[in-house]
Amino acid sequence: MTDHIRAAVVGSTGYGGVELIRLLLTHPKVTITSVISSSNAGEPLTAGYPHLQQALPVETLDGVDPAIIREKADVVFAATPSGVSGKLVPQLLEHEGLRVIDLSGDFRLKDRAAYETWYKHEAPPQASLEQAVYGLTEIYADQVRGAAFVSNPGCYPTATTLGLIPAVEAGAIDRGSIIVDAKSGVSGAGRGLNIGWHYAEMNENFKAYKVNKHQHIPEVEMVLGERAGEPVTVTFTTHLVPMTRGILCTMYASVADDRFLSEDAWIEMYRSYYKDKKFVRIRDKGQWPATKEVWGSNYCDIGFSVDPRTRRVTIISVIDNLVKGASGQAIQNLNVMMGWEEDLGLRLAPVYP
Ligand SMILES: NC(=O)C1=CN([C@@H]2O[C@H](COP(=O)(O)OP(=O)(O)OC[C@H]3O[C@@H](n4cnc5c(N)ncnc54)[C@H](OP(=O)(O)O)[C@@H]3O)[C@@H](O)[C@H]2O)C=CC1
Ligand SMILES: CC(=O)N[C@@H](CCC(=O)OP(=O)(O)O)C(=O)O
Repeated sequence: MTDHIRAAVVGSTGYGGVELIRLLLTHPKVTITSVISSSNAGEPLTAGYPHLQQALPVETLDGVDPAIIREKADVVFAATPSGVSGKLVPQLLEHEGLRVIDLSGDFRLKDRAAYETWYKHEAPPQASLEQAVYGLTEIYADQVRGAAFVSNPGCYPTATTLGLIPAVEAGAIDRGSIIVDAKSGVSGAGRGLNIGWHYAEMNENFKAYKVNKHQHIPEVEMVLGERAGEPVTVTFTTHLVPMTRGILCTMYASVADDRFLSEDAWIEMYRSYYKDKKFVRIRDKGQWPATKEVWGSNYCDIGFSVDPRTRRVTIISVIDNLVKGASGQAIQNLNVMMGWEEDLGLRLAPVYP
């Protein structure tokens, strides 16, 4: 088993990349050897992110032969936008022995036509789509172990699918009745400026966006359908909340089996399903998780309420979008790929308040 590896982070000046760097700096088996972005070449990372106080100079990808990246790194984290990853990753994968973990949406959907419908640009080559292992670690660790290329799940799909998979697998809910009401902090949109989320637009505001059009809908349906063994559709509405980090998904479905008309039954089912999973915490009866209770950590917390009057269950799941929704899950995948303990570098209690 390899005991120590060198890592490059591409997209190092974005929120996902910089959170990866923060976490990797404490990882006992990883040394960061390259931080790469499309601009800021030659500047220390500290110029944009003084909280890190790292002398690492930012390199630019322009004109850099992926062979040079390979010389300096054993694993590359691509924290780059959709479309950029789709072109970069296939070039990286040509280099023998280089492992890649991509944080974008480019390699999650196996169906190129579906990708082009939802992402509105050309899909990556079929061969690299087939090579990508979908890294929802709690569910697909067997495929992730030893993989060369992992596609990290989206932030909303992580919170949604971890909250629904045990229910769809058990047939506890009517699979056609699922409604997901999802809310995200603004860091989910990245560091780039946009009129829709500057301070005056977001402060004291709460808004829905991409209603029935969000690119994470096919990803959620792909995972739930695969686990259910039959197609699953969801109504999925995303909202922006005036906070920095966190995703909270409130999920509603009709209970399909009378054994699941009590909270105790849900808690028992989920605790049993996730019993060996370090990063999923099932709340006690009457406790619904809040985003701050997982802030800065790799946890996904889940709570339940069942209404016998309407025969509907309400499932509430929370994650930190930048950790379990992106960089923390990427490190969890690296640990599993390498055969290391799954929580290396991730033994973080949430920051509170
Ligand atoms: N933010 C989140 O909560 C989550 C994000 N993701 C995904 O992770 C990826 C990164 O997101 P996030 O960090 O939020 O985005 P940001 O917009 O904050 O950062 C994007 C990064 O990519 C770099 N970049 C852009 N174009 C290129 C290029 N052509 N070559 C090299 N680097 C480039 C940027 O560098 P520069 O500034 O120099 O151009 C920047 O470092 C995206 O695919 C996103 O969808 C996934 C889950 C959650
Ligand atoms: C708040 C916010 O804008 N969030 C982004 C999530 C982006 C993201 O994580 O994109 P991928 O998972 O597709 O890479 C969005 O809703 O599009």
